[in-house]
Amino acid sequence: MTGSAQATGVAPPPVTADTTPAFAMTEGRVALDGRPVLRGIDLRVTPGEVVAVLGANGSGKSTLIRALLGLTPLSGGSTELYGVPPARFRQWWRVGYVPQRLSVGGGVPATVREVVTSGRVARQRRLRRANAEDRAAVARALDAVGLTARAGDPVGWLSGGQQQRVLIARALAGDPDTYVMDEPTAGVDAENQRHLAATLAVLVERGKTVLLVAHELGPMAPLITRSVVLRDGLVVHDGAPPRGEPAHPAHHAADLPGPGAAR
Ligand SMILES: Nc1ncnc2c1ncn2[C@@H]1O[C@H](COP(=O)(O)OP(=O)(O)OP(=O)(O)O)[C@@H](O)[C@H]1O
Repeated sequence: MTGSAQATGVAPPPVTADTTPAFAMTEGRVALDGRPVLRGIDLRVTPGEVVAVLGANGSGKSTLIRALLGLTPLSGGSTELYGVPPARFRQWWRVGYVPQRLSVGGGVPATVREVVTSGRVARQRRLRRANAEDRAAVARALDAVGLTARAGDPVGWLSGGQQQRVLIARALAGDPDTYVMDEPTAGVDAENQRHLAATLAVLVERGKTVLLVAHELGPMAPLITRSVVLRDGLVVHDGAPPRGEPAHPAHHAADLPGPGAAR
């Protein structure tokens, strides 16, 4: 306690980690081709949360993820990454994004290792050759997704599920504070889903924040601390994760309480 705090009897502020929300969207709206896709989303994700975004095909999950990252512009409302609008956000190393599909695969003859190494770029002040620390992080990431043996292969040679694991490794290599994953287990076999869940469990233990879109949580279900269910561009449930593993969470959205009920 400081001298002045002792004098006034006021306790000093506790020394805590950064509690600025990783994401804070207020009344977020997105229109695509003139059609409203997100129709007023309020969402705050605080550090350490493990949030599953659930909902039927076309409910707006990927659009929400992209809007939170500033990849899709809002037509109304506002959104912030660690307290800063995406256009002014500079600390991109803090966010590891796993998109739904590998966009560099077709036509680009990059190897698995090169794609995973690109996950280190946001950590560099300026573009430079990978150093020993980068190489060690890349090796750990490849090992975590079980692709060490394929490191030298062009990514285009890999199956869809393996390419998905390359994208996960790319995010892991950057060692971000927050992981944003759009269906990370789509097309990934059961054993590798368990592997990913174990990797995520370690990250969660270390206080990382996770926001993931999923149709089926599978072995990741026990890690989820909160679920956000979208329907037609609106949040229809925000609170407790589904108990057990429904065959298709979206089908159960109608049974869940309305917006704001649980949080
Ligand atoms: N570029 C685009 N132009 C026009 N409409 C789009 C575009 N991208 C997505 N949409 C529409 O926006 C709606 C939401 O799409 P989005 O991909 O966000 O849904 P989703 O919940 O992630 O679906 P899925 O579970 O199938 O991945 C859909 O009706 C989709 O057709």
